[in-house]
Amino acid sequence: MRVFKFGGSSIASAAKISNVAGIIRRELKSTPLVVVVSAIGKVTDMLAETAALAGNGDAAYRDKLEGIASLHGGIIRELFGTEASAEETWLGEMMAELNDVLHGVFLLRELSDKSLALVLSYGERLSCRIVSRYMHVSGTPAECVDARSVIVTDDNHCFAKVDRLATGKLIHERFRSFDVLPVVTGFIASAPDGSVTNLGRGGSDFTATILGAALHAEEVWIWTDVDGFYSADPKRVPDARVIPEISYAEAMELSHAGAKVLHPLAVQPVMKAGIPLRIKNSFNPEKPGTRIGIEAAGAEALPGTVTGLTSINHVVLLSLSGSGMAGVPGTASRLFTCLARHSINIIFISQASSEQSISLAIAPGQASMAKKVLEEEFAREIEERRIDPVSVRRNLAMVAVVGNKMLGHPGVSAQLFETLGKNGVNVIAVAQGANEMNISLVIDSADENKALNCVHESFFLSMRKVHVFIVGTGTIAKSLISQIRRHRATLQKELGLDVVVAGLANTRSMCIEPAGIDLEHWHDSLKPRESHEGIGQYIRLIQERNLHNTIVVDCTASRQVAECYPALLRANISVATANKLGMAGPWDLYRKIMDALRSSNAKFLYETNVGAGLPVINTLNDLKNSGDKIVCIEGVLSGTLSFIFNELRKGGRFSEIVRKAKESGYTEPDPRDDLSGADFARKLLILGRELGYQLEYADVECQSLVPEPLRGEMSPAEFLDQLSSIDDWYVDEMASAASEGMTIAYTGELRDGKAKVGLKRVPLESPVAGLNGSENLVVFTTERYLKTPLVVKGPGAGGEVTAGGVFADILRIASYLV
Ligand SMILES: NC(=O)c1ccc[n+]([C@@H]2O[C@H](COP(=O)([O-])OP(=O)(O)OC[C@H]3O[C@@H](n4cnc5c(N)ncnc54)[C@H](O)[C@@H]3O)[C@@H](O)[C@H]2O)c1
Ligand SMILES: N[C@@H](CCO)C(=O)O
Ligand code: NA
Repeated sequence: MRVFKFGGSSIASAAKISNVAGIIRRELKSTPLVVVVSAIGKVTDMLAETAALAGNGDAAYRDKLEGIASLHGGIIRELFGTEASAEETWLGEMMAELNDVLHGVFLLRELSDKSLALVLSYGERLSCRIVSRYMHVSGTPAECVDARSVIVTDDNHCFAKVDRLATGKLIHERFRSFDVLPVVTGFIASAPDGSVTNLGRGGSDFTATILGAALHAEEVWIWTDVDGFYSADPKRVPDARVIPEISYAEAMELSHAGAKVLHPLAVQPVMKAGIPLRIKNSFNPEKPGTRIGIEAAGAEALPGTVTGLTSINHVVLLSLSGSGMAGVPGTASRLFTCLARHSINIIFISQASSEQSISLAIAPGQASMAKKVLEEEFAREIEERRIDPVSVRRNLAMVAVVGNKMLGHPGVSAQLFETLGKNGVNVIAVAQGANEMNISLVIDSADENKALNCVHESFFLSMRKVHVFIVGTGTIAKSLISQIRRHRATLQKELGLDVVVAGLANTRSMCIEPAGIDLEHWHDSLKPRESHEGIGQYIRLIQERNLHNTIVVDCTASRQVAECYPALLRANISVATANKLGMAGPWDLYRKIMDALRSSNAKFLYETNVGAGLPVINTLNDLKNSGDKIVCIEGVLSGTLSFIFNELRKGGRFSEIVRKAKESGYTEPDPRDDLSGADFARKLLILGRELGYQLEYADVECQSLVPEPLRGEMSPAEFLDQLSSIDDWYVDEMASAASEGMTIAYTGELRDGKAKVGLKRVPLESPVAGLNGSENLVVFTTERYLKTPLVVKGPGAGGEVTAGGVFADILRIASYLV
């Protein structure tokens, strides 16, 4: 025999009741059933509101009552069709009776618990009769059983305590044998004087488990509108999944903090009797649901030590602190007694061993009252300054990590705090009981979703996510997007890492999609931006989204974007950038970035700022960090300038080569940034700063190849059109150098904190003269690499190699985050 309980959502309409009837009929084929029903969805709330209006002497209760009558009337007509009239007559009688009760309340302007319990009882009495009659007329003989005849309680009418012994006996007698399907009212019971009581919030679950325990049912199934206990609230954690099996204790821990699937009180009767409970979805009955039993059986349970996460969205933290608390027994006792006296429920408690402070989380609605009564209680101590005024901290949430197997398992809290820390979630208070089944944290409300998602991913999922927000949709960004698109599945499979491109923006348009932009058609998702805020709007939205494991990837050449780095880092958002205007920006910006980075848990990587995808910055830092001393860094660090002279050597014309460099994606958005030497100079500036020199851009000696007349305001296209005027000069210059066995190249050098870039004649056999395409050449002369310098050489510009370098930086950040 099984006990089934259907919640209000499962019977909220005629169609839903008929669906439930189908479930019952199907299950009856394999085992006898006792069915418990709640009131029809929302009816209990409607009854409570009606009663409150009547109690306030507000005649509007009649309209509310009318609403309740017509809700049930509609369902009856739909379910019973031509045979509805008998049921309608009965409904009319019930409503008249209820109206009398409410009229009395209205006249007296007094709503006692006793009257309220009576009013509320109509919800289950109505639904029970409707469901049982419907079963009956549709071919399954059934009868309505009023639980008041079998469940007896004390006279605490709205939250009555069950007399288990007497109730057990009555249930046995009533259900010793039955040949028609019993449909029992949930929630209600009777007091010793015969008046109606109810079992409090979630009471119908309790009715079902009391029946199940007394009747030694094989299982008790709670039918609801979700697939079972989720590993976290699916509304907040999209990746949450149904937990197949959990223990009674875990179910109680999970239901305490917010998981509203089951009332914790309801677990007790079946736990004592060792009867499994199952949570099932009446709208998805094929799903196995969650089985709650003595031990979560290994095979089916999710791997790992943590079973589930819960949160309470709004709590307030009260703290009682003061130097006069330590070693004074009785302070805690007075604190708790005082709160209990005022019926203030404590959700969370924490006291550190210094005994200087006790923190409590309570519901926000009780905070002012709690502060007031505690300050009265400790008035003398506060006056004598042994205890401080009670501090109240609002806008907080409580998150709890729950699991049987956390007991004696080192590393769970380490993993929890590490994940939160890397995501910049500040933990305000912590509590863990010695049963080690629950670690509860109080955090800022704004961080709740982020915390739940990163902790959930860390404990439950083999696949970890990073959310990438790209700025810029030009050459580098395009290559990067296509590299991520092509390589994503491999990363998922081989690293368990999901690189989700959650945002894209350029100067005019943007798109934010936390679940991931479709990278095949990313163009289509871009929508025009409200321009007045510039890129600031995008950055602000990224911060507001507050997703876990967020990385902003800068593929622009924009100063405005670079100026956002400090704020991003302070918000614990990591940055990977190809844009040099941060690290080579004014010293003040550079300082701000470095300061923000030091106080941040986020990462900031910029390998492509020098030599594009070539390992220049990482190499330099490896040398430096391992104690080598850099003597000199020299070579060619401009892909564009390298390309120009490599092509000139083959006999090309200057202006055409520049055009080709631009088409190949080597140049900066404005090629004059390359020809002026500025881009090269910035790279030496960055390397100099890496070595600890306080350099400004103006400190780099820089020779410009942009002809004087072409330095003013003009578009890159106009510039290119006018550039041919200097082609002949380069032809002559190359020829003159060649006649001496030399060639010309644009090179740079950083030595003793001095940097310079410019044109140079070099022997034809020198390595610089042997470069091809956009190749860069970086020569590190160090104490260790003195006779034979360390050389890094390879293509130093272009979409694919640069995007590859940016992608590698993203993956470095990801491997830190997850
Ligand atoms: N091209 C290379 O080989 C190479 C190599 C290393 C580093 N980089 C760096 O990569 C960056 C991008 O280069 P690219 O060749 O892709 O340039 P690009 O001109 O093709 O693309 C720049 C993109 O940035 C966007 N943008 C500019 N200002 C913006 C702003 N304020 N807000 C939002 N978007 C803005 C533009 O709309 C455009 O989509 C540059 O900083 C460059 O120095 C380039
Ligand atoms: N424009 C740059 C790109 C690489 O930073 C270059 O030509 O080197
Ligand atoms: Na590099």
